[in-house]
Amino acid sequence: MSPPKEVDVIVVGGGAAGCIVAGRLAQADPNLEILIVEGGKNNLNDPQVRQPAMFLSHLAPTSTTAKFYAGRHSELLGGRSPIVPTGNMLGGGSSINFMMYTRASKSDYDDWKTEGWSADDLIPLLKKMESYNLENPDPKIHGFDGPLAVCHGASPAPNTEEFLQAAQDMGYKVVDDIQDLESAHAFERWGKWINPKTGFRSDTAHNYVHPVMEKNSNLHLLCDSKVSKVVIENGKATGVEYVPFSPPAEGAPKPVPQSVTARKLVVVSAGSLGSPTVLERSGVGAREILEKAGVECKVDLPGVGENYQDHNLILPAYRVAPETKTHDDFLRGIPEVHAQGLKDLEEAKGIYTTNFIDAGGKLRPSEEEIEAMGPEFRKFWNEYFKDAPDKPVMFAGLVNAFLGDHSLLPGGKYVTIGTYLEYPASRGSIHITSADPYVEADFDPAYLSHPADLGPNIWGYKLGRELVRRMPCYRGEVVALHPKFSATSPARAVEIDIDTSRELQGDKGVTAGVVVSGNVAAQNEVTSEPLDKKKPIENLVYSEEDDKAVEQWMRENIGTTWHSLGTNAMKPREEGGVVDAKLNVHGVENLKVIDLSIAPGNVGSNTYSTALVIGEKGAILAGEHLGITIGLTN
Ligand SMILES: Cc1cc2nc3c(=O)[nH]c(=O)nc-3n(C[C@H](O)[C@H](O)[C@H](O)COP(=O)(O)OP(=O)(O)OC[C@H]3O[C@@H](n4cnc5c(N)ncnc54)[C@H](O)[C@@H]3O)c2cc1C
Repeated sequence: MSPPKEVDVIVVGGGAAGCIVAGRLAQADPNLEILIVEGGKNNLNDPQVRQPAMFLSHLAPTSTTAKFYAGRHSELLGGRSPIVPTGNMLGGGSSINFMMYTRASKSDYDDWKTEGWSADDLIPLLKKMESYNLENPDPKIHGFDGPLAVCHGASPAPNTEEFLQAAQDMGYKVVDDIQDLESAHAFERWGKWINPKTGFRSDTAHNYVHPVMEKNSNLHLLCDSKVSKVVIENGKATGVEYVPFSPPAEGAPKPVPQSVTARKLVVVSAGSLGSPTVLERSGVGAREILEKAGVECKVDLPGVGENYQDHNLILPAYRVAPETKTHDDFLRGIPEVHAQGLKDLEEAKGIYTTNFIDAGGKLRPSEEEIEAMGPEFRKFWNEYFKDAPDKPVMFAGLVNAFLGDHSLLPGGKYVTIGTYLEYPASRGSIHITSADPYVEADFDPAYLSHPADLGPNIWGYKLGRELVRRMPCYRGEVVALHPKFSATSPARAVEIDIDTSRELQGDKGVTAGVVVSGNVAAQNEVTSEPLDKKKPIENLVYSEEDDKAVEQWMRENIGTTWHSLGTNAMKPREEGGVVDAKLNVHGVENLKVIDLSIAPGNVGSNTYSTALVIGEKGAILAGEHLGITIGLTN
């Protein structure tokens, strides 16, 4: 069915936040005609979306459900151009994310210093959106009747307890809930945005849009369509223009943009990398950038596309004992594992119903650790963290598999310890270079561009190693995926021990322990000693040379946590802001931005819950604009 040519509200981008806004408005007033224009395809009943364990498939290089934004080449990153994937289908990031249930710290929202957006203002909405199914919930901060269910998924893998014990052995606490908006220094059994009744992912399209579309006829959906611009006439948004998502074949004529009129409101929800480029192509942004791109400047708003923030992630891999229950065989595509998993899924259990990230922590460094991070971080610590005890510096979590291409590694079992920096000091940007919606933007993620960010990332790597070395299932590092330490360094990465190698070889005679590194001969020589599992574990001691090796590796490997935010900051116009407290774009009527791009500052957590709370708050604000009341409860 072709989309209507005129509606009351157009939502540009049906992502995590956009689906909430459209769904809540359509439900609140069945007479309101709403159209979602989404760049990617529909996600309705798509098994790749519904089945949690399929989450990695979205990041395969051939995936069309993610859009891969290429960042600028950077010498600070070992001459790499970092790639930042975002959701590119209905549901946006909520259809493809890792489903880790994580919440910001209270002070994160309070730091936004915007009326109506303090933590106390937002807690009712954090409750409204969720149906919490974890242990010992505190009803003051958790909700039980929201559209998005939270649970542990398939019961946590046994080595989760080994990981948590290792954390305790290192002096950290393990508690029931570090998503209480206050905890910043403890580990927990991680929750997931997964529905325990169905075993399915809690994405926003299946929980806010599809059920409303089934009942109401006022919510319309146009997929595979890229909004080229918002039409702005006499200072008012009056509609949008869009083109097919995929560019025309080489030599084929450019498509003629189609238009739809919005009688009352245009909401831009195209995400932190999409929304600023939509605004700039519409003539809203820094005059100089727009003129250079050949776009008439309608509102000179230099904050658009600035203030880009992410978290910095590393994912080093470790070997574990062959009998350890990991998801490696699932990721290798072993048919029996999948057949059993699909059978179990019918009863909402089993390997398909988890993201195999079962435990993790939010952590603050000790005095000694801060000292080791260098003077730049010390300064940042004093200014930003010292008086904010609810702000963690680092996330550290256990992923129960190798998170890469298994065909590149020998058989066996692996775990990955992910660590990410919660509040990098670096700031990047994204801007258009052309009015043509098919021309990629100039994107600078600027990772490690601030010197304060290196020290804590190195701390994170070392911390991850200490945790995993204390797990009884630990059997060595995948040396090729760790820093290139000197072969004689006591802190060097250690390849699989000979006993485990023999165990893995079994009767198949395959080589289980392959060393791929710059100094193969030396590595073989020093790594053939078995790991002594009875010896108490002492922390590794790193020399200056070792630290240089870690720094080099960090530069060559650090990447996105897929947590882009901040590019249309909610701040006063004179402070570089793009939207006001009601999410209205400064200088344009009937135009709001409602997605994670409005976050003026970072959050100490994975970002889905913040995108969701912005969606819930945005729905209320859009309702106010339209004269509709949307409450704080379901
Ligand atoms: C791979 C990955 C893993 C993640 N893992 C986690 C996790 O485990 N836990 C967690 O808390 N967070 C996670 N996140 C982050 C979280 O999903 C995002 O922060 C959240 O989705 C952002 O929501 P948003 O509404 O701002 O934008 P998005 O959800 O990105 O939605 C933007 C939508 O706009 C569409 N769009 C863009 N441009 C246009 C255009 N011009 N025209 C039409 N449509 C357009 C896109 O296709 C998309 O559907 C992850 C994200 C990714 C990508």
